Amino acid sequence: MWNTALTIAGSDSSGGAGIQADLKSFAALGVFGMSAITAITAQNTCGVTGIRELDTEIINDQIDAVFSDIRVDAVKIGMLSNSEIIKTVTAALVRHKARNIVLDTVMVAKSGSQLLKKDAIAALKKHLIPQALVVTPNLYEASELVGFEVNNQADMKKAAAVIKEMGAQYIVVKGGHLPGSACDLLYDGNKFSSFANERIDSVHTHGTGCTFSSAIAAGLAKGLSVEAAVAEAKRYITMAITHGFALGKGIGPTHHFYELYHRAGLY
Ligand SMILES: Nc1ncnc2c1ncn2[C@@H]1O[C@H](COP(=O)(O)OP(=O)(O)OP(=O)(O)O)[C@@H](O)[C@H]1O
Ligand SMILES: Cc1ncc(COP(=O)(O)O)c(N)n1
Repeated sequence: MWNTALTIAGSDSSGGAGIQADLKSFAALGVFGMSAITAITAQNTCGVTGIRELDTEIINDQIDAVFSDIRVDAVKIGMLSNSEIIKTVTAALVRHKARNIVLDTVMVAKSGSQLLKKDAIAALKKHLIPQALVVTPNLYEASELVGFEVNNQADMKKAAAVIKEMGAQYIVVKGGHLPGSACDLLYDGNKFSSFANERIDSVHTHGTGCTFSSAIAAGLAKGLSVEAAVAEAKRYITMAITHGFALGKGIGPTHHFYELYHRAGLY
């Protein structure tokens, strides 16, 4: 019996981030992956050269097609691009009583391109964050959501508390962009837990946020608690960055090293 996860996100033609990274992570972690594409990006390791948002009707139809036929154990949400897409996705997930929603608040690609319109942040806060079991902002995204700078552990705690007030059940503020160890903070409304690993000195980090959040969704799909799913995702992203590689001329992708994970006993 397969556990399943649905990713609702943008397509990355170079395969390092977005839908492609999500499906690779699901497969590596032993979960059957499905997708609803929100936007198509022309993208490679050097940057994004084009974006086409899909119309909300076909986005809605993809989600309906999956839920009307298949049990969905977890949902990962990535690039949403605009507020109409946010509202459509939220309505569909509410209608289908979706469980285990992991919201990666994708705003700007590592290469600098805007993947969510600035005026859509309000819709994210109002509509989708209240539906999320887990929200996974990086430092920049946390700042944009809460309206103050998030630059250290104390700010991360304050931001997590504010995002909790927006209605999410768990918040993981990712410290991947802080100096020192790569330390993420999980907040459940009562206590903070930290998940830290030594910083890996690599430029090949295209798709780290996508990989991490889809690994959390995979863990939830398999029935893990949020704490256990975040711990497994942290091990997964650390290995995926350790084995990230120089594909193309720019920022190479994380590596979904199935065999290695298998031998390490992760699934
Ligand atoms: N150099 C690194 N070494 C070890 N772990 C890292 C490194 N960079 C990021 N991470 C970890 O990777 C995960 C994703 O964090 P990151 O802050 O890169 O997300 P992100 O900025 O949303 O990613 P993206 O830019 O792909 O959307 C977190 O668990 C973070 O701690
Ligand atoms: C379709 C899509 N979704 C998400 C990201 C973020 O990933 P990164 O910040 O590593 O570029 C991306 N580049 N493209």
